[in-house]
Amino acid sequence: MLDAALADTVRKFPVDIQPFRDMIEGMRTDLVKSRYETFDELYLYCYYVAGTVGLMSVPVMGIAPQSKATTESVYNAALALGIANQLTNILRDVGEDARRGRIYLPRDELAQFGLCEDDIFAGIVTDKWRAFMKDQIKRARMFFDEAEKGVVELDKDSRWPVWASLILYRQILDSIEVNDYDNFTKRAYVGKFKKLLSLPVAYGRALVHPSQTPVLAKKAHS
Ligand SMILES: CC(C)=CCC/C(C)=C/CC/C(C)=C/CC/C(C)=C/COP(=O)(O)OP(=O)(O)O
Repeated sequence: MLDAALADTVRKFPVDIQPFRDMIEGMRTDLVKSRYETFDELYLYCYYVAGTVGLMSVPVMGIAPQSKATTESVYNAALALGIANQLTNILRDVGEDARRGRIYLPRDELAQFGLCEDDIFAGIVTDKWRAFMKDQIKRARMFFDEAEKGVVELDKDSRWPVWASLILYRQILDSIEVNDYDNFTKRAYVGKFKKLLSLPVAYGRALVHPSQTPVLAKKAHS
């Protein structure tokens, strides 16, 4: 059934095979790897399992005909949204992942804040942990900011759902802050009311089309 849907999509849209290969590679890696030394390593994992989804989505969602942005810049934004979502997921699930013996956080950055993997398994919110989390949240927000630049360039019908998902997912980061960075025992989530409120906000943003915004990046040939 899933294969039929995928085959149909591939027939209708010019999707590249590479992100699919990369995603499988990421899943394979995840079976054997449960620690990350640096952010570069973690970024690669995020690319494999989520950035790839962003890249796969662009040909299906379509770029607005009036967009003057380069194709590359739109793909970069889509990649950034995948990374932002996955980083958010990781920050939300620190406790849950630790209970499965996994730490999706850069070991060198933990060390910079005087933390090690035992602190993750102990799961106690300290000032060191808060400072570390503030830094991680700041970086995840930067990826959301990067992604925002591309949403406006998408086809009219795709903008609303993408804005909605971006706004909703980014609010999970706010919720981690509201929980005073306790992502060991509390699951950060966005309440029903906030979710509903995000829809008209997203709709409003989706009305803005490419020609109304500064050009993301000039086309090489224009
Ligand atoms: C911004 C532009 C130009 C286009 C949009 C491109 C898109 C749709 C990007 C989003 C890509 C996306 C939805 C990535 C998935 C990220 C994610 C949170 C994956 C994790 O999912 P699960 O693994 O099911 O979550 P759990 O770990 O909670 O089970």
